[in-house]
Amino acid sequence: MATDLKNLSVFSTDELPDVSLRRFAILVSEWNTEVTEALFSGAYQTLLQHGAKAENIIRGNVPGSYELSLASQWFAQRNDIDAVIALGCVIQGETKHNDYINHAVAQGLTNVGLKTGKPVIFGVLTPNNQQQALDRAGGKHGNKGDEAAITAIKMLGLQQQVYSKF
Ligand SMILES: Nc1c(NC[C@H](O)[C@H](O)[C@H](O)CO)[nH]c(=O)[nH]c1=O
Ligand SMILES: CC(=O)[C@@H](O)COP(=O)(O)O
Repeated sequence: MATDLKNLSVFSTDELPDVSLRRFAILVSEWNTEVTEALFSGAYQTLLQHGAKAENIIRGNVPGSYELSLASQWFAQRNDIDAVIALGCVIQGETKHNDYINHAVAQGLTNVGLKTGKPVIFGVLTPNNQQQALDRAGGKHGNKGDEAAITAIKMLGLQQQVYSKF
């Protein structure tokens, strides 16, 4: 199963960059808060464990995952933010509403990253049911919040490499 092939919740920390001076925004959807709070905790603690400072991490709450794109743009456009981590959980319902949200937020977050040139990390779970969500928010499949934090750190390292002088 694809899930078994790649799980960033297990990762090497050998080559992570120094992020002690980097500033992060973590945006959290208020839908499915049992899941999104677990994602936030994972992302926040992972940032701290890998050198980020608590005073350099700002949290913002959004009504739902669909609002993550605009909120991410607001934060990413700030000069005092280096990376944005967007966390949400969109559980499939009876209609196709989840599909529209998921596609909108995935494209929206991508657009913000491309527009601002800053890492905007897609930390939105798109499960079929609550159990699949819990499994990926600190359960048997790890914590996508941890993975989102590591991804942000890695992207800042790559950005530094790209823009540093040879
Ligand atoms: N059903 C879920 C939603 N729905 C709300 C939307 O995200 C949005 O806030 C609304 O359509 C108004 O613009 N959001 C989630 O994050 N998770 C869901 O399961
Ligand atoms: C995934 C959602 O948007 C949630 O409101 C459930 O949607 P549905 O109306 O398809 O059951």
